[in-house]
Amino acid sequence: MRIPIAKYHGCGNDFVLVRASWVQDRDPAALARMLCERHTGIGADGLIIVKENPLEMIFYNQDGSRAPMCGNGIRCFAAYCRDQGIEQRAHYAVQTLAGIQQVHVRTETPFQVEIDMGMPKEDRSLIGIASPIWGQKIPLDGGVCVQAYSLFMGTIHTVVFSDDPAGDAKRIGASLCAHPLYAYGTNVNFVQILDEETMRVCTYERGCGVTLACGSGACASLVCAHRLGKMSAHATVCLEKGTLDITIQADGHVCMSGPAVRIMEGEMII
Ligand SMILES: N[C@@H](CCC[C@H](N)C(=O)O)C(=O)O
Repeated sequence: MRIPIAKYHGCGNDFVLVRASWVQDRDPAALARMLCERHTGIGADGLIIVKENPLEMIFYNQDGSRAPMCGNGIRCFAAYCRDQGIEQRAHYAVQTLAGIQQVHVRTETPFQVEIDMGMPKEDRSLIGIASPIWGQKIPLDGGVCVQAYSLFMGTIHTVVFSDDPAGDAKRIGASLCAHPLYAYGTNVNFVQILDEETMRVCTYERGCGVTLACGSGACASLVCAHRLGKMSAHATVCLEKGTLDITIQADGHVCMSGPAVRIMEGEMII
């Protein structure tokens, strides 16, 4: 059996994309684990299933868990839809588990797209926490204690300010991601503020581990830093393989603009 697939990345966050018609009655979680495996599969942080009429992005992490939204993923979804002739308009809507997202293609070559990521949310039921976590000190293994801020920005995010985001993501990302305070786990963003319009973010992702970039995490990081008066409402977020331009609009919507790059197209032999 051969399945047509494509691989894209957004600032180093990489995805395998497949049309929903090829998934049919296969278990999508098992397919995600198989395709995303870096030695015996294609290798990716997540699997994106592209559904048409209406357009829908169905997202699975590398470990087969489902996530409601993926900021870098939806830019890759938009690039795939353009490359495959599925959608050529500059503005359109995409259904996700986190609701309808608005896509605005800015430039075709290089492919740059803006996503209206909607409003950040504080509902405890969405974040999977019993009481608000906003500046709370959370003790972790090894006597480490972090000050954490949690919110829902398309998916569950926690922000920790750090002088060594890459090192902290490796050292303590996993234990905070799986901390019992979070019923569904949390993505953890380690944020270093460089100036009031520039920040560096390294993310330990739920269902995947440390990734080179996390789009919704970059948005959550700016929301948090802005609310705390540390950053302005607009920032360049520096990630391992690129930058994202993020703006918190006057109506509270968070808009993320950035690249999506096609790496390959081919067939996966199953
Ligand atoms: N990399 C993504 C987020 C992917 C989902 C996340 N791991 C989760 O389980 O919530 C992004 O760019 O937003």
